Amino acid sequence: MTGYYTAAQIRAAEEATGDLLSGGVLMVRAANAVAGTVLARLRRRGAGVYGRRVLLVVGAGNNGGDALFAGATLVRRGVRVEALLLDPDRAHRAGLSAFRRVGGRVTDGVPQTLDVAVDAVVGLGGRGPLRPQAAAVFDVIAQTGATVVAVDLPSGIDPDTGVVHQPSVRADVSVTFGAPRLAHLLAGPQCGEVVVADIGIDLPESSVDSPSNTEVAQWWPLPGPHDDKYSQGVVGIVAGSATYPGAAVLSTAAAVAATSGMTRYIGPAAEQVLAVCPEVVTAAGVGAAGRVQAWAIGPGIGTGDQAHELLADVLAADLPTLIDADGLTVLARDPGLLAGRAAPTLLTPHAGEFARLAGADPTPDRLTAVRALAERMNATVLLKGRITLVADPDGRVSGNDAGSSWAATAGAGDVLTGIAGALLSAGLPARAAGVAAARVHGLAAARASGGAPIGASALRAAVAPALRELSDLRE
Ligand SMILES: NC(=O)C1=CN([C@@H]2O[C@H](COP(=O)(O)OP(=O)(O)OC[C@H]3O[C@@H](n4cnc5c(N)ncnc54)[C@H](OP(=O)(O)O)[C@@H]3O)[C@@H](O)[C@H]2O)[C@@H](O)CC1
Ligand SMILES: Nc1ncnc2c1ncn2[C@@H]1O[C@H](COP(=O)(O)OP(=O)(O)O)[C@@H](O)[C@H]1O
Ligand SMILES: [K+]
Repeated sequence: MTGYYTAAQIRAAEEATGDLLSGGVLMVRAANAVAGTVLARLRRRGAGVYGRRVLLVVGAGNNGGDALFAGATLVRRGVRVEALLLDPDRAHRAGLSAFRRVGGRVTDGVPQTLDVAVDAVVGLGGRGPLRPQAAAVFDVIAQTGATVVAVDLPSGIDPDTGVVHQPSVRADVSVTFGAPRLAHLLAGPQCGEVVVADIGIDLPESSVDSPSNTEVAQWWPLPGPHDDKYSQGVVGIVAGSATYPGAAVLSTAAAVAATSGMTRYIGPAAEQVLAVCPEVVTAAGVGAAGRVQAWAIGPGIGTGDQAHELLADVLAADLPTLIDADGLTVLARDPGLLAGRAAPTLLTPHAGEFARLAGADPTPDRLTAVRALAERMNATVLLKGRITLVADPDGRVSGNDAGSSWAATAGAGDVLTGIAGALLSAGLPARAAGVAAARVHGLAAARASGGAPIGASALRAAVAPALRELSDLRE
């Protein structure tokens, strides 16, 4: 499990070491990590590091100090390093003298040919967008095709909310210290590869995390010698309508693919569902479904009285329940439907459905928004998007970066519903079910795509190959 931290938590941990940050041992370790990453990226761009060109873009604080000490190390390795000081009078003193002492040069402009640019404008102290002077420098850097290495995190991104201000730096790699910051999850695509350097600080357990693929693989229910169809979970899917039979097919077929448990289907699209998945057991209504261990309701069911009745019936069963799509629209009109529930509830809104439930858009601060809604609804809330956030009512959050955006296609949410519903029926807690489903969904999208646009059917078909890849990681 990777934990993500606020700037205040990181600063507290750093203070607890008793190190004098400015030029102290922590900064030396941080600078060594930055130098190591720059050298690795130089090698990746071609043979050797001697004579290659690196520009440090240095701001007013310790973030700039890290870069200047790193620059000194790089100069000693034969790299041609220049430092562009955005605020020369406030540049980190000890760092600047170390850099100058070994022959590092200060410059006013961006060299025409450049291998690596180091973004050391701001780190944990950053607030708001990149200021105009720095923005102009990075515009020129973009034209050189240089690899951008961010110190700590790309400047112009809020460390705690991950809000990507405009303008801001987009990095190929971010080198951070001790542990990742919240921004590395919340603004993952802007940070590029995240390298976490051990600098010897201790952090408490974080309330925001993301599981590794190996952890997701360990959680995933796979049949053992004593399992049968019931022991692995029976999920009841309530989805689809005469207008939207596809939602029923996609969510049910995804549930079938996700686990070896049993999938039941309730709704008017039984014929279409059975044509694709003959193993699905259909029933006339929620009450007639027989044994079910979790419900997943909502995709394509409509938002009228009949949908309301279906949702009320499902929730009254007080089994683990996932509510998606139209089910969420119905719930937004009548939140009292959740009253008195003891079983876990997992709500899976996209931004629009979220706004209906919460009364406001989840952006820009998605983490705060998803936590607040989970607390208010007393339910686990999975906010969809490239970065999926799954919040429990107690404020703990698990996140997943899909790694690509190929899943941004109609019907992809129905597939997620099926996968997460199957996991709930197998007994996974709501937050784990949500984040594990999002992980496999993202892996399946990348696999199905291979670089070309995909539809939700292709995504669903790639669930099995994605799971095969994951199950190879089980110990
Ligand atoms: N803690 C740790 O464990 C370790 C921390 N270390 C390092 O220290 C870094 C934190 O350093 P820090 O506290 O000096 O703040 P930092 O980010 O350099 O900002 C400084 C100044 O920038 C300014 N500024 C603000 N916003 C701006 C903007 N948008 N655009 C332009 N300028 C802006 C603002 O000054 P202002 O101009 O507003 O007066 C602010 O005071 C951390 O990220 C890591 O790299 C490692 O060395 C070792 C381990
Ligand atoms: N930009 C994106 N990158 C990666 N995944 C995305 C992106 N946008 C949406 N997704 C994922 O695709 C699915 C879309 O769900 P949803 O919006 O409910 O679509 P639909 O209602 O058409 O099925 C969700 O799992 C969501 O997390
Ligand atoms: K930075």
